[in-house]
Amino acid sequence: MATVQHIARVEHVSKRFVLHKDKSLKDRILYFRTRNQSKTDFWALSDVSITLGLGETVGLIGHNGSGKSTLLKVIGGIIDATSGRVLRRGRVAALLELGAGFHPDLSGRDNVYLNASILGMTTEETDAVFDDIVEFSGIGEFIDSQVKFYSSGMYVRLAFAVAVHSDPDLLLVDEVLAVGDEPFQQKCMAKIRQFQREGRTILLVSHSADQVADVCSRTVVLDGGRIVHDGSVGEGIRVLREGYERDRVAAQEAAAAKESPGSAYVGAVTISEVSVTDGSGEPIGNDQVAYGTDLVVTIHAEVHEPVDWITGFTFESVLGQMVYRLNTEGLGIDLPSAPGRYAVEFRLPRTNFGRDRIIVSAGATTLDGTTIALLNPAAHLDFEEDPHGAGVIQFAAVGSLRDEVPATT
Ligand SMILES: Nc1ncnc2c1ncn2[C@@H]1O[C@H](COP(=O)(O)OP(=O)(O)OP(=O)(O)O)[C@@H](O)[C@H]1O
Repeated sequence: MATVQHIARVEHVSKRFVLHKDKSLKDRILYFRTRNQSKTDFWALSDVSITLGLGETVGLIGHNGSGKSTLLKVIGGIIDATSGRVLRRGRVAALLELGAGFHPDLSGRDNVYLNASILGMTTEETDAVFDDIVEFSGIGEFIDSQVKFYSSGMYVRLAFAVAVHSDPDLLLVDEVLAVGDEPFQQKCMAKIRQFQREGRTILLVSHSADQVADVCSRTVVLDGGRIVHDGSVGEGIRVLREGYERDRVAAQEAAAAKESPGSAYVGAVTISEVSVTDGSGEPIGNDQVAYGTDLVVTIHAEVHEPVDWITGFTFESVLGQMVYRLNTEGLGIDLPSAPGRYAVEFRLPRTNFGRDRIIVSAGATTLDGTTIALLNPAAHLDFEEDPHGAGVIQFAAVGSLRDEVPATT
């Protein structure tokens, strides 16, 4: 007999939802005999194929609405695919959205038995692990309260506890873990690691790149219901971040294009380039920036028609978190309003960013803050890894050890 190499196989799965949209008031009045809703098809998954090998931990990542939960539900057999098929082997435990599978009017105790039976456990099997479930969940005496009085964290604790005690061959975990508090999350991660050692298969949806990098051996990236990456974790996170960056730029451009008092000046200034050099004028290019390097950010701009303007730059992480922002107004520099080409220089002595990529963008605004020019992304900088610590900044940290003098009584 051939050895079983996979625990689940998803073959060309597509999932369609039918969206019912309310018609406008005008349509309702004009066509009052017809129904108030129009229907449109929405494909949450399109031609998705993946194989989950035995013992793999796969991170399923993607933007909000990219289809992750839908794929988990299809694999877990909770919903059917519109086309394609899913082949499963062994026992599957799915930890999906909050409270799924729990009956609000039943006590925690009754829900454990109900949930466990849905996961394929007999009453005897549940009896045998019931105390472990309660202990793992930390629910304590609340086990006999109706779950409708539970906090969202308590729901997740109990659901996770049941799922991991149901002896699953495949564990499907949706974002729910993020709901629990930190000690519980650590407990869950320890359990996931134990499952890995036991050779079980895990499919984990997470919005935390760190969590995925930490536990997964492979990532699948979904974008608009399609797989855009299936392979290494590092590459998957890069693909995901590129997508975030694309969306962020589009959102910024849309916001900049909105009407405002200064919008008549849009285009009065253009930013052609942002150069970044070290303190001695050497371009940084693709080199890694060492701790303590002086940076000079120069915005090259052209004023086409008279305008009072401000220019500046922003450093952002690849996930769009603003790390640092500086502009001429903050430094008390008045820019000439006359047409001409200008190079505006910002000197940043002894920079100390932690390891990671920083995206540099630059903009110009009128004095009332209306964006009239934007260059995004303008450049990127890669900072050398902190050899001692970790984080978005680094320090020239040192440590020492001394003997504690025992207190004398
Ligand atoms: N029952 C449903 N009926 C209609 N549309 C649905 C249904 N379930 C999901 N969708 C839509 O399908 C798309 C994918 O949803 P899904 O929940 O799978 O995304 P997700 O990647 O898990 O998102 P998130 O990161 O926000 O949890 C979304 O646009 C969602 O609105």
